[in-house]
Amino acid sequence: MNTSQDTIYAQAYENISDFQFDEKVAGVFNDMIRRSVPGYGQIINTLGDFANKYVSTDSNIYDLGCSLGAATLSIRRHIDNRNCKIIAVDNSESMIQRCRENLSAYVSETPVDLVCGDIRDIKIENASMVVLNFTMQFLAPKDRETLLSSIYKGLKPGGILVLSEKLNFEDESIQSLLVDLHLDFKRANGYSELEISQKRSSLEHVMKPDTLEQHEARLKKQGFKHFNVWFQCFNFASMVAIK
Ligand SMILES: C[S@@+](CC[C@H](N)C(=O)[O-])C[C@H]1O[C@@H](n2cnc3c(N)ncnc32)[C@H](O)[C@@H]1O
Ligand SMILES: O=C(O)C(=O)C[C@]1(C(=O)O)C=C[C@@H](O)C=C1
Repeated sequence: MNTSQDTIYAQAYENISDFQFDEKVAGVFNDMIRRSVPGYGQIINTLGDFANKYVSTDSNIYDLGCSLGAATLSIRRHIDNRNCKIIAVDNSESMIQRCRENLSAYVSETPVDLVCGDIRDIKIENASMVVLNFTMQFLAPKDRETLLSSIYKGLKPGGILVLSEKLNFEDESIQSLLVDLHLDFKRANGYSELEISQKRSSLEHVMKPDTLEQHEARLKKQGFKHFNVWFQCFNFASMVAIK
């Protein structure tokens, strides 16, 4: 997968525009997300292990907000001989193009339907696994419940949703501690103060994290029987919900 270095916010801009998953971001996204999200690599690898345990024969797997296809690739490596299909969706043309190239670099018997479209318009059906890996935080808060309701309806009994998100914390001391630790993580990965602060401004109106309590309440309201965080590092977590 492409590893061009993310220097998007390295120069000083007079006006910071809202963050978009455009051509520029898609070109450096693999580097950007690995240097920005603590635990990203482990989460991607573990999605394959979840798939191995939960994907049933003749079912569908959905990767919603697939970006360059990292989650799809990890899952696909673990589900041979199950006659499944992966539906990978993203509304960024640039991401989808690169994703197509990344997928074609590996041979697999599991077909992938690569859809350039809005995840809010996708019908989920016959699903044994749905992945939202750092995608839901970019939806307007009012649309999150509707999306989860459609995922819940489309999951087979016993099916799994893996939901990874940046988190907010109501306790202000915890919020500032975990945000500081995340900023240190970014510094340790070579981002300058300028890059960090310009990216924060660009994400401000675009990415709206929820608290863990909001996630749990919303998932339980849809009917998910089982819920837990399976991974957390600082203010980033990955949750599982089982129907
Ligand atoms: C942080 S990235 C996801 C990373 C990816 N899941 C991974 O594991 O590498 C968020 C992705 O969601 C996509 N996205 C955001 N809102 C979307 C929407 N409403 N419909 C489809 N894709 C969306 C963006 O284009 C972007 O590629
Ligand atoms: O919070 C940040 O600083 C981030 O950069 C996080 C985050 C994410 O969680 O998706 C935001 C945008 C990019 O997709 C990569 C990482």
